[in-house]
Amino acid sequence: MALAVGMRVLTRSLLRPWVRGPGATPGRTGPVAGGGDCVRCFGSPRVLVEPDPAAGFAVMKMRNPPVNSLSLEFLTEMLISLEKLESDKAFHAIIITSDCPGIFSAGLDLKEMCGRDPTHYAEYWKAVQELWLRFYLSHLVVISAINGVSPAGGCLLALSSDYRVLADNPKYAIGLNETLLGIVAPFWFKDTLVNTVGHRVAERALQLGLLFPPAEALRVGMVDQVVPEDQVQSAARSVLAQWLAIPGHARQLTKTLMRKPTADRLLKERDADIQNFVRFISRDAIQKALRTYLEKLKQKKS
Ligand SMILES: CC/C=C\C/C=C\C/C=C\CC/C=C/CC(=O)SCCNC(=O)CCNC(=O)[C@H](O)C(C)(C)COP(=O)(O)OP(=O)(O)OC[C@H]1O[C@@H](n2cnc3c(N)ncnc32)[C@H](O)[C@@H]1OP(=O)(O)O
Repeated sequence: MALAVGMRVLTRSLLRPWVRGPGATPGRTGPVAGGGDCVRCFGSPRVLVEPDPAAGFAVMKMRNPPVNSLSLEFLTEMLISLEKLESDKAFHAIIITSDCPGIFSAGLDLKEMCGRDPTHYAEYWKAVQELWLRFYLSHLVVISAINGVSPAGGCLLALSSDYRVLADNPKYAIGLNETLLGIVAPFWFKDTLVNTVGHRVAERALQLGLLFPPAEALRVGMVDQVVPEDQVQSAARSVLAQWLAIPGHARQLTKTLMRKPTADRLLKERDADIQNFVRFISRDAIQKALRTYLEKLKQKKS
C-alpha cells in the first residue's frame, strides 16, 4: 500500500523529461556521458533513462552514488522507469548499466535492513520482491552491461536480465555473497542463480558466498560475455540486435515458459516470504552481524 502511494507520488513528480550534460535544461537536447546527444532523456534523480525509440530500446543508468545500493527510494524509481518503458510500444528492450564508476550495484541497502522497525522491513522487502518480479518477467529484452562490482542484490539484478556483459576488470566481482554477511539468500535469489549456473555451482557459490572475478564468472556461466572495459556498452548494443531480430511474441512466450514457474513460487507465497524476512532480519544476532559488516566497510576506509 505504502509502496503504491509512494510510486504514484514519484510518478507525478519525477518522470519528467530529463536532459543531461553541463548546463542542460529539461526539454533541451544535451550531451550524455557516453558521448553523442541525448535526444529525450527522462528519469528521476537516481535513474537516468536514455531512450532510442527509433532503435526500439533505452539505456537505464543507475546513479545512486556512491555505490548504487538499492534503497527503497531507488528501487521505487527503477520500478517506475521500467513500467514506463514497458507500457510504451516503441520499446522492446533495455540495457541496464551504472553511472557510478566501478560499481554496478552494491546490492540491497544495508541501512534499510538495519535498525529499522518491522513495518519498514516489510515495506522494503515488498519493494525488493516487486523489482525482481518486474525485471525477471519483463516482456522487454533486458541486457545488463555490468560496468562494476555487483555483489548480492546487484548480482540478482544482473541475473534477472536475459543476457549479461561484464567488463573485464579483476575488481568487478559478481556473486551472491550473503553468507559472508551472516545472512541467507532467500529461495528466489537461490532459484534465479540455479536457473543460471546450475545446481552444483550455485550450491557451492551460495554456501561460500563466492564473488567471481570476470574470467571465473564467465566460466561458470554467471555472465555470458566478458569484454574490455571500454567496450561494455557497445557489446551490449551489438548483442541486443541479435535478440531484437527474433519475432517478439515467440521470444516473449518462450521467456515466460522458462521463468514463470520460478516467479510463481514467490507469487504464491509473497506474504509468507515477507513475514519470513521480517522475522529473520529482526533477530538480534542478524542485526548485530549487519552492524558489524557496515562498521567494517567504514573501517576499511580509515
Ligand atoms: C532460515 C532463514 C531463511 C531465509 C531468510 C529469509 C530472508 C532473507 C534474509 C535476508 C536476505 C537479505 C538479502 C540481502 C542481499 C544484499 O544485497 S545485502 C548487501 C550485500 N552487499 C555487499 O556486501 C556490498 C558491500 N559493499 C562493498 O563491498 C563495497 O562498498 C563496494 C565493493 C560495493 C564498494 O567499495 P568502495 O568503492 O571502496 O566503497 P565503500 O566500501 O567505501 O562504500 C562507500 C559507502 O557506501 C556504503 N555502502 C556500501 N555498500 C552498501 C550497501 N550495500 N548498503 C548500504 N551502504 C553501503 C559504505 O558503508 C560507505 O558508506 P560511508 O561513506 O562510510 O558512509
